[in-house]
Amino acid sequence: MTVIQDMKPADACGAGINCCSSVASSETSIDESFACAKPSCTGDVVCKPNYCENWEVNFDHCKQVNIEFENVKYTVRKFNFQERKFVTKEILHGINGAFRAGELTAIMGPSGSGKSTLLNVMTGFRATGVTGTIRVNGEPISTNSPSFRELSCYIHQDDLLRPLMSVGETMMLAAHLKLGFNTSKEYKQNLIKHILTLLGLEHRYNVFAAKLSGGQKKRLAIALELISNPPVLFLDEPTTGLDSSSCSQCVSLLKKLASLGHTIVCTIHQPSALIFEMFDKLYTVVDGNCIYQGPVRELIPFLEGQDLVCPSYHNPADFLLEIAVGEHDRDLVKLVNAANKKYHEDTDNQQINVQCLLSKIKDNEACSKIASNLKRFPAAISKLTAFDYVKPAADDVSLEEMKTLNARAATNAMMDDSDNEVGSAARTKSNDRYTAYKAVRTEQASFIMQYFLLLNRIFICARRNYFLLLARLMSHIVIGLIFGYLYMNVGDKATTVLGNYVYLYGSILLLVYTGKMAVVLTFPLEIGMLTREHFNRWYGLTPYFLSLLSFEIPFQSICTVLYTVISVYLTGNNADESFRIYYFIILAVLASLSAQAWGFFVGATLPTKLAVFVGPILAVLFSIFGFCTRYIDITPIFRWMWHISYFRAGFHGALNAIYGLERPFLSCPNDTMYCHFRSPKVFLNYMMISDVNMADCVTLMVVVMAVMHTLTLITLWHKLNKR
Ligand SMILES: Nc1ncnc2c1ncn2[C@@H]1O[C@H](COP(=O)(O)OP(=O)(O)OP(=O)(O)O)[C@@H](O)[C@H]1O
Repeated sequence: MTVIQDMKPADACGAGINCCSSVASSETSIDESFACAKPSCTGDVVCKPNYCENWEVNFDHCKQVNIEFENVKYTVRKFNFQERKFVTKEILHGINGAFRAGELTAIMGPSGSGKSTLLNVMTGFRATGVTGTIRVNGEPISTNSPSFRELSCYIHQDDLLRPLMSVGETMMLAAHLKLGFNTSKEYKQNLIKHILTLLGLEHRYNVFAAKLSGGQKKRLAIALELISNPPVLFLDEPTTGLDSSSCSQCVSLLKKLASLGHTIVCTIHQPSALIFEMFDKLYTVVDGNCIYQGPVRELIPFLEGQDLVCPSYHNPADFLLEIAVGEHDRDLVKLVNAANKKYHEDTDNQQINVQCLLSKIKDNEACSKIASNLKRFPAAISKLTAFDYVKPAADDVSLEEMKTLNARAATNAMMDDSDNEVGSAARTKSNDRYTAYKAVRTEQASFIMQYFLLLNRIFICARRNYFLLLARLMSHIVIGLIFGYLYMNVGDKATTVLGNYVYLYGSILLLVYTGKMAVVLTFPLEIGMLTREHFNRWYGLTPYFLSLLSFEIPFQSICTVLYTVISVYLTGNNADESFRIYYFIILAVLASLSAQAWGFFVGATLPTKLAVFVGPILAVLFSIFGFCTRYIDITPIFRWMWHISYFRAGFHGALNAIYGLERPFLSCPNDTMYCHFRSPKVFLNYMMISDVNMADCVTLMVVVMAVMHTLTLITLWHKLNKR
């Protein structure tokens, strides 16, 4: 018999003698389990990569996490424009409850009752305005804390996936990010295969996410999070938008995961009777209060106890929702009180159980007597029956560990059959194995690897969605040709200086627009995905942002260079000294990149609808400084804008590059008596820009870029961490 020692590796699982189906998994014999604890493997980093061929067993290890919450309230504070003051609104009104390991819990309730809010609060997605106590395995914890974030993941309703990445690629990227590079690729491939098989997605390995069905997308979203094997999974409406067969597939998958020991909590809308019965527990929210929590099978007796009799052949879920919306003349306060009473009774019962275990009573009959009084709680009785098997290791078991003992783990202990010696050896080996596994799965990719992985993802997506990039490139080429032909050969003549002036202004304006608008529009779309992935600890914000810049900056620079080279050649600005062209290109690139930095900031700060017109307005605003506007003509209160205008710096720098820097006389037609701008200096004096300092222009644009990118990073950080 495998005694408690065999369960002990579960304290490697983190919650004392509780363990998932790990060692004593019903799918794997104990011998098979130990077969992967190779003698050479001591759990150190070196042995991790090829650590275990029988790695599925490792995957099935998970920390057993029971979450309890008490008197949880959530209040939002909003400015009311009608009342012209801040008003507070309490959405959750001091609810209690528990989500347990190995159980699939559904949060149900009518629309607007507070289901998503409860999920947001429990995941830590909302933390401001939350009061009450949340305990994990008996320990009070802040859901916002890194230790809680490590334990759980939150799968949102809208599965945001990269449409042009295949299932396999998406999974491998997540595996690289979450498991780091100390884990071998082979290990990751096996793990991915295992998870995809578990989720019924193995046959979609090479299919792009865009081509998956709604149900498959949801399953992929779950699969991605399973790579780090989080003990707790929160899912917001995983069945919404699915047909009945996909819906049932999705819930049975969640049930399967729960059976592996995960704590699974999801919100759900009006499930069919069949799906409703698949859940272990139910948590019903109405107007921010709980009107029922407990096993699904106890719902009908509970309601009957409240004089609410479910008609025969009626779906209990529908009946419950009818009660919730007030169709059955229910007394909400009475229901809330009854639900609270039931919750406390259940909790008291569990405490009696734990007390019984803690007392380490030699005489098992004493416990059995208590158990016999707890007829309503068969799970509790099974714990007590397992007492014998717990006893041998009781000295090693801490109070907290004992508290988290649950029926499932105890039953597992009973199922094993080995004597203490074998159990002890098993424990040692399994501990090694779990330690190694834990080390593998908790080690994330380093900062630099996160950066390269994310950059690679951008390249893959860009390559497959080349049309957008091609359009950006082509538009620069085509407009370069159009501008070039419009202002053909204006660059080297004194009589066409004003034409060239307009060409230079138009060029900077174009490059500022293209630089800014390309990111103003696309960046807000990225933020949703960034929020999800960052919240689930895939990567840090800085490597993400750097990878984005590493793609966007060179690409925009290439576009700018293409435009300038074509148009400069056609306008004849390349006639004399070539160094002027290089200066012009550098200034044009910097102006475009400064605008791009502004675009990132506007896109990160404002919602898309607002960003699309604020972006151009800002571009126009800054573009007028320096164009036919002399510094002395600017109203003093706006002069600061002249100083900070990157557009002005780019434009003046470009003019200076073309007409300044001691440019020789321009050519004049022979028959012209008077040639006003023969000397380029005359023109620069006329425009009052003869004192332009190239270094100042370059510095201003570089500073604008640095400041705006820093502000974007701060804004994003604030958005990601404002909860
Ligand atoms: N940030 C907020 N500010 C103001 N009210 C809010 C906020 N968040 C939620 N609410 C309100 O709280 C109530 C509960 O919202 P919640 O989204 O949790 O409901 P739900 O049960 O998930 O609804 P549904 O099933 O329709 O998604 C709603 O009345 C909603 O308007």
